[in-house]
Parts: sequence; C-alpha cells; structure tokens
Amino acid sequence: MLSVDEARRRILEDLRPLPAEIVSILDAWGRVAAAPLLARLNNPPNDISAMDGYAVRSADTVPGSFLSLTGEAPAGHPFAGTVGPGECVRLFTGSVMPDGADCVLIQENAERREQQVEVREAVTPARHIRRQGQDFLVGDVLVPAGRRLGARDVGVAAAGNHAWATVHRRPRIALLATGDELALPGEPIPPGGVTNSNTPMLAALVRAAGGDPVLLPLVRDDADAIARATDGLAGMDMLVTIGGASVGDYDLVQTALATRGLQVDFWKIAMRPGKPLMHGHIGAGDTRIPVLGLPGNPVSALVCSLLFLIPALQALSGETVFDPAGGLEREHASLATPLEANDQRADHLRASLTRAANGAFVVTPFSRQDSGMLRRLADCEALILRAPHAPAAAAGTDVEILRLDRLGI
Ligand SMILES: Nc1nc2c(c(=O)[nH]1)N[C@H]1C(S)=C(S)[C@@H](COP(=O)(O)OP(=O)(O)OC[C@H]3O[C@@H](n4cnc5c(N)ncnc54)[C@H](O)[C@@H]3O)O[C@H]1N2
Ligand code: MOO
Repeated sequence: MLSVDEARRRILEDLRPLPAEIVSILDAWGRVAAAPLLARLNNPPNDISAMDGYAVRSADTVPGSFLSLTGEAPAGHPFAGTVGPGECVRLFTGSVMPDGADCVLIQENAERREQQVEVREAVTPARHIRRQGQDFLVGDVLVPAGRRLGARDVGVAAAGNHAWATVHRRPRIALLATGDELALPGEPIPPGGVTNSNTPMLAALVRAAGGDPVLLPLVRDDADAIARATDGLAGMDMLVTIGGASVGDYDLVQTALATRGLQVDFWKIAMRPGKPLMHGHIGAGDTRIPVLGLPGNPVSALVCSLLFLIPALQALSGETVFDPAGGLEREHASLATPLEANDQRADHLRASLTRAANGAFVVTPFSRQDSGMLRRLADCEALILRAPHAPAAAAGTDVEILRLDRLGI
C-alpha cells in the first residue's frame, strides 16, 4: 500500500493553479495573489511627523529660547510656507513636515504663549520624522505572487494604493455523499439511518481552506444514480466522493464512476484512519478533473481531507508557500500515556494537548480511536503521528503531533 507522503505527491502532481481574476481589495482576504502587488506610491508619501508638537529647526532648539509660531499644519493640510530661523509651525501626528523644519519638538517639551513657543528641550535633527518611503518605495513588492492574503497583506496592499487585486480563482469542489442510510441533518431519521454529517463538515473545511464547495444531491447506494450525479461536473475543479469507498457489496463509487471513464490512480493507502482513500480522474480533455474518493467514516473523511484535500486546494489556489502537510503545524510533545507498537499503517491518533510547567507540550491519546466518533474528533486538539511499524512507546516518549487547535477547521 502507498505511503501518506507518496499518496499526497501523486494527488498534487497534476494540479495547476487556477486562472486569475480581479477582485476588490475588500474581497481579497483569503485569496491567493496571482501577480505580485507592487507599491504604487511611496509610504509614507511625504516626510511626516510621528508626534504632536511643533515643526522646528534643530539649531533653534536651545532650552529657554522662544520661537514664533507662524502657522498650523493639521494632518491632510500641508503648510504652504517655510519654517525660517527662530520660527515654528504647529503640527500633529501624520502632518506633512513643512519646508525648512528638520525635526519635531513634541508638545510636552514646549510651552505655548499665544504666538510664542518656549523650547524646553533640545531636539536633534530628524527627530520624530517619518521619512518619505521609509516603509516602502514605488515598485516594491508588497505581496508576492503565491501568497494567501491575510489581513496584514490587505492592509499593506491598500497602503500601496491598490483598490483591486489579481488573485487565483477559488477552487470549486463538488461534494458527493453516497449511502442509503443518509438523511439530511434536521430531518426525521428513518430506521437504520444516520445524519449526513460529512457533507456539512467538508463544505466547511473547503470554505476554510479558500475553496467553494458545491453540494451535489445525496445519492443512494445505486451505481446508476451515483454515475448520473457526476454528469453535471462542468466547471468543477475536483470531485470529492464520500463513502462507498471500501470493499462492501454496496461500496459502489468506483463501479459507478467507471461508467464515466474513471481512471484510478491509486486506491487504499497505508494510513489509519483513511485506508480506502481513492484518487483518480474522470472526464476527458478540458473536462478531465481529479477525483478524491474519501471513506465514509467521518473521522477518516476529515483526516484524509486535512492531509490531502487541503494541500490540493492550496495547489489549485496557486499558493506556492505551503507546507505539504497542508499548513498543519507539526510539533513535538511528550506522551502522557503509553502506546502499543503500530502496524503497517501510519496512524493519526486523536489526542488532547496540555502544557507542562516548562511550557512543553504533553499529549494524551484518547482511549478510543474509532473512526466513527465525531465528538472525540471535534474535541481533539492534536493528532499524534505514528509512523508505520513504530515501536511501543512509554509515557514520556517524544512524539510528533499535528496541531489542530489553531487551524480554524
Ligand atoms: N471488510 C472490510 N471492511 C471495511 C474495510 C476493509 O478494509 N475491509 N475498511 C474499513 C475502513 S478502514 C473504512 S474507513 C470504511 C470505509 O467505508 P466506506 O468508505 O465504504 O464508507 P461507508 O461504508 O459508506 O460508510 C462507513 C460509515 O460511515 C458512515 N457514513 C458514510 N457516509 C456518511 C456521511 N456522509 N455522513 C455521516 N456518516 C457517513 C456510514 O453510515 C458508515 O457507518 O470501511 C471499513 N470497512
Ligand atoms: O481507515 Mo478506516 O478510515 O479505519 O476508519
């Protein structure tokens, strides 16, 4: 069976960034820059004051001397004249420095008496001035192509005078849940039924990872119905099927998709949860899209999505700066309780995370790891990564973990 890393490599192999589109800077958060955002102006655009006070000539700032106040320059209203010897101009934080002045006397060190200002402290040249362009200059790269814009990137792009950003189109991910037992959340549950928790969960995950989930109708365990549900995939960037991935008589996804030309790249990987993961392609030419067949067990579906679907979304989004583990933070932690030796499948144990007195992480695997247990999945703060054939581990052993608590997923 394929390893997790090899499976991810094969999934990412043929994914290319989606075409670019132009969006308002107000909608650019979470999008991936398809072209660098270059500064359209210097920032600050002028020499400005960093403090409230007086624009003065440093040579005039002899404590005890008086300067004549010749004007005022509030922020946004530059002073038209020049500050001559023995003169000063009232200004504020953000005011453009008037010609002639070379520093700012802060108001705490000055005493105003009508049109005279007494200097209380000497000021060195350039003091309290923010130089034009000290933050960035015209043409500087503010946001490189391939970066997913955070709030700070939106801020710097706006400072660089961008009203628009060129970003990659969001990946459209078709989600197809299969199973006779599935009912919509909130509906009466028929005998033997379960609620379809996977589609809402994965739609949320796709959204959180910058994609647009497209929900196909629930389909029964019927090969024709499953096949027909995939007939409207034009415009989709990936099909994600949920359930019907294993070996049971009613696990029909592959059989159904085969009638639509499914080419299987791999099926089954050395991973727990998530062994029956399938990857392949459906369609031809321009309409050929990748298919990710997720297992139906909700924990398996989610863990596979963290490890494979999120990196796929990143690749389709054109995000070049990403961790192959999908932005998941790998850390080390000390095991609170012992673990048995692992078998041939890479394991991902749901666990809680605390900190020892010295700040180091301590991780406690949940006692039950059933891949149908959603509450434990929702409560877990980390997955303990166990390599295939990892030996038994005593309490206190250092283990690798993936942090989920700060993922927002
Ligand atoms: N004989 C074997 N049986 C199984 C094997 C195996 O190797 N040999 N693998 C097991 C593993 S591992 C997994 S994982 C599951 C995967 O099964 P499927 O992908 O075929 O999923 P289903 O059988 O359709 O469902 C499994 C489970 O999950 C529930 N489910 C399905 N879809 C949803 C949904 N949208 N929302 C909520 N819950 C869902 C379903 O009711 C089942 O309880 O196979 C093992 N079997
Ligand atoms: O691999 Mo399955 O995903 O054990 O539950």
